[in-house]
Amino acid sequence: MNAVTVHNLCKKMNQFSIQNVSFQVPSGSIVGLIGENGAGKTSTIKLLLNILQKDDGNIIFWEDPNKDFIQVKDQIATVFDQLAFYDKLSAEKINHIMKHIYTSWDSDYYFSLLQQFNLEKKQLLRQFSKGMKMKLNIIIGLAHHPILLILDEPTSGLDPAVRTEILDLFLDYIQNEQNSILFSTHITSDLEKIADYILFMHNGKVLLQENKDHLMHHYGIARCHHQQFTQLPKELIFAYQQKNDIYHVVINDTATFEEAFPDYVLDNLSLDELITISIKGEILP
Ligand SMILES: Nc1ncnc2c1ncn2[C@@H]1O[C@H](COP(=O)(O)OP(=O)(O)OP(=O)(O)O)[C@@H](O)[C@H]1O
Repeated sequence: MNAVTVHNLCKKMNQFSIQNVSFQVPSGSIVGLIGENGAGKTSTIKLLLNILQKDDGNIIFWEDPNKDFIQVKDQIATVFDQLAFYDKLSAEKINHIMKHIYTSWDSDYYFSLLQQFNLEKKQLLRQFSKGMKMKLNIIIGLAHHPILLILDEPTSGLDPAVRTEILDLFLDYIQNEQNSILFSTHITSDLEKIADYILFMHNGKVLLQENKDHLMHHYGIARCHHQQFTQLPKELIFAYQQKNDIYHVVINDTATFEEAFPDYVLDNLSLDELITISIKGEILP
């Protein structure tokens, strides 16, 4: 079952466009959305959430094409990087507001999460640090028991300890194998830790959606000189970048590569290098 199925999503926005974007968020999984600044990650999220109107394509939730966003929105929590509450409120006051908004709002769960994350319910939001605000943002998202969590850069600007707490919360959340998460981030190490799938966007298009373990085990980076590079079959190359005399080549089938080219230097893939080589270099069709 897919929590979200996106097929050929298109949106023209002045100079920029989302072009035939297709991907899935399988139930029980974490999908990490990566790509450079301006790749179209936030725009894609806004299209999913009906904040932006699509020009074309399909967005299907829980494989039911008859359900539009209005019918599923209570089952979805969205978290952007800003808290949408007046800063003279406390977490306790937010509970009063939210229980009138969501019939499924669970005050007990909300207060237990506040306690788990050491957030003081009577403290005013303006006295919260950035990390505390983001934790609260995510807790507010979770307290009505959504089955899909969509987050735009939830861990940006947070210290490693807070990030780890949030990533652990995400892992707990998907334990029931029905809940799902789609989140965009520039912190690829977070995705290397917890993502099940990587969705890589560039210039408004999806370059790659792949199981993370498959990427980590079957993709790699070969380093070679021009003459060696010319011997590589195109079907083994995802992208390459030439820097000085060295070609840095993203290989998409390391087992076949190592068998055919045992003398070449082959490093493990890092998501940062995948992004850099693809964006600064050439992507093969
Ligand atoms: N409302 C809008 N109208 C027109 N263009 C927009 C609008 N919102 C964003 N854009 C443009 O769309 C492009 C993609 O922006 P978007 O915010 O989706 O990228 P992103 O991948 O989330 O980037 P970042 O990592 O910097 O947050 C940018 O060129 C941006 O200027």
